Parts: sequence; structure tokens; C-alpha cells
Amino acid sequence: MPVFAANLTMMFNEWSFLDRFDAATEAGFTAVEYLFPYEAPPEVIADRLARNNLQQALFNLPPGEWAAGERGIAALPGRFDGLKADVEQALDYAAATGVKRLHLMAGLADPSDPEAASCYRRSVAYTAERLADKGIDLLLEPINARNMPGYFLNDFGAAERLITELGLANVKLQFDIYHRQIMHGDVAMALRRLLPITGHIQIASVPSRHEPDDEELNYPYLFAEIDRLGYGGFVGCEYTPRGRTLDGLNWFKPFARS
Ligand SMILES: O=C(O)C(=O)[C@H](O)CO
Ligand SMILES: [Mg+2]
Repeated sequence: MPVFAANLTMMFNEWSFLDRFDAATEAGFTAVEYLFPYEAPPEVIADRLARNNLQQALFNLPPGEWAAGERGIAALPGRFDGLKADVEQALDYAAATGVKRLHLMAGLADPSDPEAASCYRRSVAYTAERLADKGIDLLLEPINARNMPGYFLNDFGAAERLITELGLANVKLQFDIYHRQIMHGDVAMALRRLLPITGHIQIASVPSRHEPDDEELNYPYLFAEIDRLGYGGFVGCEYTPRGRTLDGLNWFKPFARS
């Protein structure tokens, strides 16, 4: 049975960020993920996790100036010193939360630009090495161009090639099924092929990015396939509820902690 992580950036928005940990637990989740923890002190987040007996499945390393439109800095020339500081900040939060995987966003850059490609490779290799010291996986996530125009890592093949070429045991794919379907389709076959290099899975309906219970993907089939393949990681629920979060959790009832 997949272990689902509530994405607290997108779900449970009826509560303040810190209260979302309690609300997700009440709803039966045993794990959480979110984009960024950095506005709350690490010990405060650690306390919310501990008091709810929740596992921290994933969060992102700092993404640069998000409010100014940045979506990561790993592929941006001249930002390597900033990236090094970001890695240390993320590691402080990792130590407090016990998270075992972090997502590094690439940034907005032309994937065919050799300078961007070389910056990205250097950033990924450096970050992977720092995280390996702490037993943490580094995740790379291809993101579709409709949601994030101009994003550097916009192709599953490019992610697979880099992961394979680097050959670093802790660099893995963040397989967001929503992005996969929009970018390439062929979800089940891709899961079968890429599972050995996959460190985290995320889900949402396509095309609306709502609950995984409608629209063009057959999630009950995909959940069974993920189990059949022996996936032992988390499945992040990275979707915007159609209405109130709790009203949209019927799909989750068979998997909820009682
Ligand atoms: O956008 C997504 O799908 C993600 O998982 C990210 O973490 C991007 O911020
Ligand atoms: Mg995602």
C-alpha cells in the first residue's frame, strides 16, 4: 500500500502552515511534504512532526528569490556561492526534521545553453556530495512548461541522462506523475523503467491538478502498479483541492491511519 504524504503547501490551506501538520494527522496522514520550511524555525517544525508522530517525506532546498520569480538557482551562472549557503540552511532543517530526501530546483534557464548545463551539473554534484555525508538523497524533478515556462529541467529524458551519467548513488528522480503525463504521457511504462532511479513520487489529477480521483489518469491502477513494482518510498499528494481539503479525501479513506 503506498504511503501518502500530504503536501502542506497545497493541501489544508484552511489552516495556518503550522496547524496543517495537526490537520493532516487528524485526516489520517502519516507523512507530510511541502515546498519550503524556511519561514518557521527548524525546532518549531520538528515539534509539530513529533507531537503528531509524522514523517517528513520531502522539502525543497531554498529556491532563490521566489517572490521575484526565481524557481531555483542551480543552473544559473554566478550563483554557486549562494547555492552552497542554501545547502547548509537546508541541512539544518533536515537535521531537525529527519527528512531523507531534498529536492533541488534548477531555475529558469535555457536547457540548450552549455553554461547553464555546466552550472547545473556542478550544483547537482556539489549538493549530492554534501547530502551524502548526512545520508540524504538529492532529488531532481522535471517540471512541465505549462506550469513553469522557461524551467531548465523540462524533460524526463534529460533528468534520466544526468542521473545516469553522474552515477552518484544518492541522486534520484522526483517522478511527479502530473508533470509526466503533461510532458510525455506513457506513465505506467515510465514508472516501470524509471523506478530504479526514482526517490519520490507525486500525484495529482491531470489536467486540473486536483484530487487523484478524476480526469485523464486512472490512479487506482497506478497505485496498484506502484505497489506491484515494490516501491518503498512516499507518494506526495501535491494537488490543490477542488473545494475544502477534507471534503476531497474520499479517495484517501482506504489508505488513512485510523
Ligand atoms: O512543482 C512541483 O511539482 C514540485 O514538486 C516542486 O517542488 C516545485 O516547486
Ligand atoms: Mg512535483
